[in-house]
Amino acid sequence: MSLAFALEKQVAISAVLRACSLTSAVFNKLVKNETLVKGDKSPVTVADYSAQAVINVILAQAFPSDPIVGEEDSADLRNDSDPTSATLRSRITELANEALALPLRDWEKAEWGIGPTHGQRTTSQLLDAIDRGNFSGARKGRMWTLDPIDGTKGFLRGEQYAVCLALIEDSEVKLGVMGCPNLPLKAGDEAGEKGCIFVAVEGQGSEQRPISSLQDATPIHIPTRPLSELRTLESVEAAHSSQSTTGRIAQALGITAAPVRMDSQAKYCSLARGDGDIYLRMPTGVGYVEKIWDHAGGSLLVTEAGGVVSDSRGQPLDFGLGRTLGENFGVIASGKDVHPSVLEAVRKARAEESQKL
Ligand SMILES: Nc1ncnc2c1ncn2[C@@H]1O[C@H](COP(=O)(O)O)[C@@H](OP(=O)(O)O)[C@H]1O
Ligand SMILES: [Mg+2]
Ligand SMILES: [Mg+2]
Ligand SMILES: [Mg+2]
Repeated sequence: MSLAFALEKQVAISAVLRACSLTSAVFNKLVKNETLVKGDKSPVTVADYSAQAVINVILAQAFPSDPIVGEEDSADLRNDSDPTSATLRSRITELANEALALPLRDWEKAEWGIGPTHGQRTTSQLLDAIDRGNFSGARKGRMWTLDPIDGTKGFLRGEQYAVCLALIEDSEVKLGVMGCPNLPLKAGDEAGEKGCIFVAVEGQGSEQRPISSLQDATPIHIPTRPLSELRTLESVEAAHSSQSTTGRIAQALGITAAPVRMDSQAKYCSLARGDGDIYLRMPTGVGYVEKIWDHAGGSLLVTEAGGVVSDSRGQPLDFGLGRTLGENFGVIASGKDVHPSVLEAVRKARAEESQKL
């Protein structure tokens, strides 16, 4: 008898790996006019669009009736009067076709829409594939959520980013696959091999595999450490999480080590394998709402590695509200044993901040 979600896991790993080979290749060749600024002022590159196209083509072929909540859409690419838009479209077509046509690994199946035997997809088919990600989310039923490049700012700096795909059923995350092409296999080993993929299935645990050697799956667990040795993990971008609040929380916990700053869900991956202990993401107070694709896979990876993920009030993240997590109360993730102390430190930090107002 095969384990639950065995096929979904294989397809998701294939899709994420193909997207990772695309994003790694693009980074070195990215030229200035290949980045757009979205309506919310955040950047998006040809790599984000083509990675979403590749993953959605594969999901549509393997699971044709599954809806997808994806970060990107093709609206900005369909402007026929804008020459930049035409350049981006042809680059995306080229990149996505290249990644889809890569040779099949021994466990991959041509019926997932991949491998050299499939014809080239047209620009129109690929833009439509990007827009398969337009599902609005739902409390009931099965859906995928995709962040083709989480941490686009990290990607542009040549630092951390993650290709993140998760399967949700009835608001619960069942499977998470995250590809981190720039993450060292061993924490801090900048000179050593980089490129990891992290996989979690509900009830089956979390694992890390080198992108270069996929058969070598290592189960990962959050270690238990004394409070005095804990390190916090947070965003590089101060606009994404209040560094003054996270500083107060760390202080209330008695943590003296500087925070480990890293872009993307690589923070959840680092926490799950013990390279950092407490992921703090505190609202900056500008009315931003968190998106489900920024947390679905990472949160399952942490819980399956023995941790707890909640908002800053201790409430579980709700993946059934639609494309967002609703009103933003931040995210707190850590090992089970320290989580109550972290919530207490959050209350203390908040009380101090309200006194200061
Ligand atoms: N004001 C804000 N507060 C919190 N998160 C924000 C934000 N503006 C953008 N983000 C999200 O932060 C993500 C990156 O997270 P991190 O800071 O942990 O690297 C972005 O993902 P993308 O890079 O996929 O757009 C984006 O969705
Ligand atoms: Mg983005
Ligand atoms: Mg993101
Ligand atoms: Mg993104």
